[in-house]
Amino acid sequence: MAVLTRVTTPWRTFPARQLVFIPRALHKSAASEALEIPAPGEGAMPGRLMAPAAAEVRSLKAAVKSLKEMPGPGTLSNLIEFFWRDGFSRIHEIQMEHRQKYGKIFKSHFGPQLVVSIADRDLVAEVLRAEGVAPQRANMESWKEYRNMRGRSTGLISAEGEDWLRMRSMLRQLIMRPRDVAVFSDDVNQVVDDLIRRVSALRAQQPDGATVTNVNDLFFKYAMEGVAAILFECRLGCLENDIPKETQDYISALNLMFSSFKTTMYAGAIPKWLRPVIPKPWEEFCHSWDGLFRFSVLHVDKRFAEVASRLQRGEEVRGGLLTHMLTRMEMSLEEIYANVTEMLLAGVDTTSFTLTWASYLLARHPRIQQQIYTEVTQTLGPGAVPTADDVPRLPLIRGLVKETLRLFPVLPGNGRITQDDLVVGGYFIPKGTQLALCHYSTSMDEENFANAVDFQPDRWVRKDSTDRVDNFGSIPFGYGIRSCIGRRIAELEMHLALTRLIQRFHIGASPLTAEVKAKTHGLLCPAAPVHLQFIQREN
Ligand code: HEM
Repeated sequence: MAVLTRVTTPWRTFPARQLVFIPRALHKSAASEALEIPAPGEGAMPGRLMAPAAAEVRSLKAAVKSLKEMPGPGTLSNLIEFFWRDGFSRIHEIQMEHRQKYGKIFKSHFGPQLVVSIADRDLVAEVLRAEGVAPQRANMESWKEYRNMRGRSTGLISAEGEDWLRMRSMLRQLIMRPRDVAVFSDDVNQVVDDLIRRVSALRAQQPDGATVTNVNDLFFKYAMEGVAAILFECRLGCLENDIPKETQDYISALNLMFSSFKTTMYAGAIPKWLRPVIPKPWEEFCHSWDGLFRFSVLHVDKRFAEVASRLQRGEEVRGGLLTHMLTRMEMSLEEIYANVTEMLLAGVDTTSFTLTWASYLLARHPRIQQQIYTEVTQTLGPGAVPTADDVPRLPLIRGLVKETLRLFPVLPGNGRITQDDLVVGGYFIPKGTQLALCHYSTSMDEENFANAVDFQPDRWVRKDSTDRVDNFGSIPFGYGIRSCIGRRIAELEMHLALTRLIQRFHIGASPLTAEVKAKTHGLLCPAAPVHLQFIQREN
């Protein structure tokens, strides 16, 4: 098990629910310490653009155009596009169409909600670099309402303001840099061992002895096992033949959240007074959250009891992320429940879809797969098990993940609610406006990526130390202080799994799978199951 923390001090025995957060004064300096400004790729960032001062904004107002003048689809055509023509499953394509039709900045109305979409790399960069200390992504009222109703706390995804900043500054110290998560290498590698065993077992069940059907199911289980090994410091058995009941219940809750994505999205949109008439969306929303929280509480409490009993016996406690959170007591127990629940929710489908797309792309591009295989074998030597320390020496494996996320960014768009008046692209955008950052369209823009539709992992490989491959056109993990906190965990899981799969198997296209298109279902996912062949290599 990875050791992030060691505690020997006798510990007060708190009944699980009485562990309390001891608040620290949140000074401005603490807030600025909490800022982390990673580059979109990995290099350093050029200077940060500041939002114009209020007086400046007022004088600019006269010169700049107003929102009224901004182009965009009419309310009716937008409603038809989304509700009649199922636009929710084509959000990525609609981004491209609207970019073509209305330009790099345009507005849309979803009922009373105005959304300003930004589909240009430089404007996206401008907005994100101008962010304050606690950016807001979207209206999280329905998430907060559920939490209030059940007496639960918010976690990183749903929290705002000082609560968010405090939890973020604590968690970022633990998992934001590649070297922070390198300690989890062995834990993740044990999960990769199980993944390889599972692939071997599944292919053996098929008549051709090579095909694995619906690889996303396999990668879903791998991603869940991997992220839980890090978050809960225990194994769940997702990759076993018989999945334990509590894990199966959790998967059902997650599936409900995912399969009823549209209904749960309406849960937030439907006014409360309409709930007695249309109860299903809100009921399903609460039901899936109940399942997700139940699972986290079970695992957190289990670890809590283990830690408490060791400390009572005067024994040293060593542990990873959860032990660290439990023993440092910088968060209340409810905040720990909420954070692991939200991290688990954010960390499974995202990683599994990316692994599915990466394998699919490798199968469709055997020449590129061969280049990557050559890099892996020449760098590591035959049969060596890679660790986090090897990853910097495998630029094509890193390029594979970046290129997969450019072509299939799991979050095709992201959001921000402006916290100041801004001028973007010549338009005045008042504070409180919902922005949609169109990452899919910027990553498919020829100006940002030559031959944008082509799969070229080597476009991310630095030719020499002065070469920069950072590009705001593709920021699949977001950018800045509210970017993905799990990025390094996800990368570790994906780099280690892909390297080992490529070492062991040639991934081939299956006659069962033709071209698979993407659809948006909250996340950008395959529109049909992906079946692939895993042909054993002769090492
Ligand atoms: C391929 C894998 C993943 C992708 C592409 C991805 C992408 C993203 C993106 C785009 C955001 C929003 C960032 C922003 O608003 O600027 C985000 C937020 C977040 N992600 Fe990930 N993610 C991935 C995996 C993970 C994993 C493995 C975890 C947890 C272990 C995780 C936890 C979170 C959390 C908690 C947030 C909210 C952060 C905050 O608001 O402070 N993600 N992710």
